[in-house]
Amino acid sequence: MAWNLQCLWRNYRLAQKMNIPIIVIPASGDNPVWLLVAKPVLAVLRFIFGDIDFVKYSNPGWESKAKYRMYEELGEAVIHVSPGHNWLYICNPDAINEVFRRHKEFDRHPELLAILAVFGPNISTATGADWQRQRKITSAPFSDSNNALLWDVSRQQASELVQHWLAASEPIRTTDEDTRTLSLHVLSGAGFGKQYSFHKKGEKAKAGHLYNYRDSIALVLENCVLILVLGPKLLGKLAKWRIFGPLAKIGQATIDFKDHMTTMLIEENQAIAEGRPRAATITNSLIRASEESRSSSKAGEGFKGLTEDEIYGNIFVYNFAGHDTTATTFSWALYLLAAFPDTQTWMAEEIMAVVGDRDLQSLDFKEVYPKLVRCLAIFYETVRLWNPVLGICKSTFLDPVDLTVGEQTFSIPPDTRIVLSTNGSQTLRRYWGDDSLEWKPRRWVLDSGTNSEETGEKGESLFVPARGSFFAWSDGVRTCPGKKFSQVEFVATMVALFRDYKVEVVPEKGETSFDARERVKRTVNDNGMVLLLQMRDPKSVGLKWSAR
Ligand code: HEM
Repeated sequence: MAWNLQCLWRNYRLAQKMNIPIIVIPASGDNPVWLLVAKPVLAVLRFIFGDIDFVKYSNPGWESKAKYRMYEELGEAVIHVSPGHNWLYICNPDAINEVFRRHKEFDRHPELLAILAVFGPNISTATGADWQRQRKITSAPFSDSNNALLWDVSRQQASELVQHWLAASEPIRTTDEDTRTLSLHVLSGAGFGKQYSFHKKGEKAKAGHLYNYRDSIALVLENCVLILVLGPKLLGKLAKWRIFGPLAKIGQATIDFKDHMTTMLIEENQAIAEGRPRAATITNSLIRASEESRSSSKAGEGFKGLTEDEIYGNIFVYNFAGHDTTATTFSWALYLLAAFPDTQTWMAEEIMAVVGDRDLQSLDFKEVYPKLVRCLAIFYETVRLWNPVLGICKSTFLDPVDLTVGEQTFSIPPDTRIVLSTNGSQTLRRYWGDDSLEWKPRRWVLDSGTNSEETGEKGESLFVPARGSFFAWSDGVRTCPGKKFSQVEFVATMVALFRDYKVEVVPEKGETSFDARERVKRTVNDNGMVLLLQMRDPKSVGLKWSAR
């Protein structure tokens, strides 16, 4: 206790020197013990003191509720002082650009995501030259040439999903789970060369395994927090003991997942040795690119490929980073579209104009994708207001670093965590207007006022916001390598769902349709932090799909 107070005082003194608004909080946001006990402790503190800053800004996930408010009230740079670290929150687009630009001075601190190294070091846990090497190799598969396959897999998965929903006799309360299945299958199919139908009829588990690739990665991702905390080694040991019930199953899934990765590695290495061409999946590309960089690097040049552990680590982290982010954003978007039927119709009009009655299977990705501006606007507007990643974390390291925010320049002490606030910047009223907190996808669409003479399609394009006022996929060198992947997946899904079908909210007993839609708006705004931001109670909303 005395030690904590001493650290708090030391951090407070450091923050004071920066001469910017200070908020004292009881624990650092990256303290795992705090994450476990925050809820009950804050309930007691709130009961005693009310919703004072000390309580309000300690609540994990507070950013998504506060949006621009803390910054408009106090200023566009605010420091949160805790006994662990000091956290400098920035919500000034120019300063944010500066931080992205000076990426050597402001990098992600390896401590922040070290926990993600469960299956091996990877792009998320690396910094400096190590990160550069991994980034170069792992982002290669995200080229445009793979997007046609991605488009097709997404369309196929979404078509199966909507048939599943149409067949339901009860209101659908599993939208969040179903979008997770969709996102998992798209990632497995387009990214890892493993195709599954929505109804999970995949290959049987191989001898000696309990789970096939799909089921093992699904269990690993669903139980990520546990695996990250306990580690796959300990869980793997529990797998032998049935008395550990679900823990034993999760342990077995981690063993099976690692085995599947090893099999992929062996198969790909064999194909390379025999000169056989293979599909450009993420895994295959990782292994090939790694092999090529390794063999082409000259003596004394340093290692250019990926180690075996880094291959495992990256297969896991690309699954991790690409799964929940996409799945949760998709479910927010679907609930919102159900609550805003006019926006749904607006998007469906575009899909009809671009796709018409054509068979969805025969669509040419390159021809249709760039024209589906409204579909993409729905995605942008959803991640503007609901981003599963709460902010972009950077850090200073051994030296103090100067930064200018607005009119003020200050020196940031060493080892200070810096959060570039997506929630704040993406709702700042001077950039986004007085309706910045409202979900209005139309704000993203610019109308040239002309319709194409040839096709009659509308001449619409996507609004490009001021740099630093929108960075839902981050920006600068560490920008999300899966940005286009998620966008293509989203647009293909919208086409397959909304060309022929529509979704509505099912009112509960005694509720009007209007009340039901208002309830959905409250549900999408009631979010909490697990590893990422997600809705607390999506199952309270029933949806119904029918023909358009
Ligand atoms: C709605 C969809 C998505 C959103 C909003 C999103 C957002 C982000 C953000 C904000 C970051 C930076 C995190 C940070 O610096 O702390 C990031 C990084 C990353 N994302 Fe995404 N992402 C999405 C989908 C995907 C997909 C589909 C993949 C892969 C298939 C992916 C792979 C990654 C990876 C590997 C990183 C780490 C990059 C690095 O450190 O260099 N993401 N993403």
